[in-house]
Amino acid sequence: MGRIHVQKKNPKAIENEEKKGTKTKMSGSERSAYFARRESAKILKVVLEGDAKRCALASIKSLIYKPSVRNKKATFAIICQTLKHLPIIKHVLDSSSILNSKWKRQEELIYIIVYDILFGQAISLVGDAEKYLVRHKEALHSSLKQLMIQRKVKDVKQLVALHQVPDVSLPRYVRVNTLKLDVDSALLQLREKYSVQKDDLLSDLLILPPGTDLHDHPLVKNGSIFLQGKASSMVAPALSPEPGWEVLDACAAPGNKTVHLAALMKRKGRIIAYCSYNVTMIIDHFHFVLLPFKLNSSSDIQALNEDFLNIDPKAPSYSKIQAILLDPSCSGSGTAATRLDHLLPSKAEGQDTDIERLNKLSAFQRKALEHALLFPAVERIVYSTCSIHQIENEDVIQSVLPLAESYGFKLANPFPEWECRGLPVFEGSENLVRTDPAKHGEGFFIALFARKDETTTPHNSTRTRNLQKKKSIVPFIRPNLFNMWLYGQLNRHGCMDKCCSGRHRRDTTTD
Ligand SMILES: C[S@@+](CC[C@H](N)C(=O)[O-])C[C@H]1O[C@@H](n2cnc3c(N)ncnc32)[C@H](O)[C@@H]1O
Repeated sequence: MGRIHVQKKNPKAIENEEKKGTKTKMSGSERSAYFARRESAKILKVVLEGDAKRCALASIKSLIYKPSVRNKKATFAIICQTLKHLPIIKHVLDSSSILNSKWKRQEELIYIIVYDILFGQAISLVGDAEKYLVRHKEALHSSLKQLMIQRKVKDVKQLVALHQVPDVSLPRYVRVNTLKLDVDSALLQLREKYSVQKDDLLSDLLILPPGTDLHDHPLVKNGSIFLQGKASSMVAPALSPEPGWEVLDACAAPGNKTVHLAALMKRKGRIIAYCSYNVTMIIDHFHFVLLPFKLNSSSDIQALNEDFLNIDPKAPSYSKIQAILLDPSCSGSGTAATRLDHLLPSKAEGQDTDIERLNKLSAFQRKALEHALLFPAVERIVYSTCSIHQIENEDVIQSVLPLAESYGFKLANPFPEWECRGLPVFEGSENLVRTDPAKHGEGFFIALFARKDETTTPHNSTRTRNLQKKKSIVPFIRPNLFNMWLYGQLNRHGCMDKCCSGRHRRDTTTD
């Protein structure tokens, strides 16, 4: 490759050309491309600002699937592609020095357009920003070529591969809300348009091809099916409360698992659901999800805006609680990929392990689990997280186990046929269930404590019984992560040892 010249135009001339350009009339496709880019830029701004502060207000997916976003499909594609190429785009923009302060104020829109010019189809590029960047096309391409020389790659494909993020093209799972619709009817209706299979572990779960967009499907809109992953759909069945039981959902908001519990209990019994989060949006959603089920005479779901840790387990109103689902706040590291967090700059740089936060979460999780053990009549407790970190999972269980055993609880095995088990950090950890983000879409952790003679699993599918004898249980998380953990390269915070290197210590209370 020869020398590359970056041609720069006189800024005044550029400004004049730009003013002339804005007056042109747009065609239909140009208009929709123009608005899609601006709609995407607004979302990208929220995403990048949240990521920079390590304090996202909402996930990328939830921002895209807001009702106010008109062209969800296009917005989704634009944002994903721009984020995937963002390190390259930023580099090219920096080295070409074409942005003045005016354009820097619209940097998200600029990133989107530069993506289109360098890697996309570069069509329908109307609008001031588009025209400005098209005029600097050569400079942008020159900077890209320079970067390829520096990085010693032959083509753009190789350059992009250097910044590659994992592909998360996993199946789309839907959970049938059996309170509204039976599974076979849901299957029939969905099969009119999609290829659908039943899941072989969970009887109310259906599997559709990756990327199936059901957000606007009537069954989703009327609450007959939920877009819920397999791992999160395993939590309520792990508890398997029986119809007629009294059940406590300790950290229930936004209420997805509460509704699942009600379905498994066939509307018979009582569920008390706690939500402590003082954010109106979450509480509204919580009540919205539960509303259709609250006033049923045969079942009773009470949704209370109260801190689970403040309730007295010995109070007479809790004397008959037989099962507790404890799904406390966690780092969410296991669902980062489904939320598309892996595309964020902070994740690409590998800076996402905030040890102080993990320590605090772990301390809260342990406290909540100890509190759950105090309910006098409780027979089963499920503890679950959507975290991949040992400190929020096996470590919490291990530290609480002696207390649990002193109350007559044992660790039970909710899904014996499931291959991904807890990390082998203590005896009995093979009863713990993990799901692998790469394989199952989400990294969940489930532990079931059972009192009395609950040695058999409450959730016992036909497949479970057949496989129970055959399968050896392997402690398993994603093979590369598991091997790193095994050979000491990964510590209990889930990061490389050199990243922690003694700087971050767990709370002494959990050691
Ligand atoms: C992982 S989310 C639960 C998700 C929920 N189980 C579902 O499936 O929809 C954890 C929830 O626990 C709530 N939470 C945190 N601390 C709590 C406490 N002390 N008491 C009750 N809820 C709490 C948080 O506000 C958050 O909504």
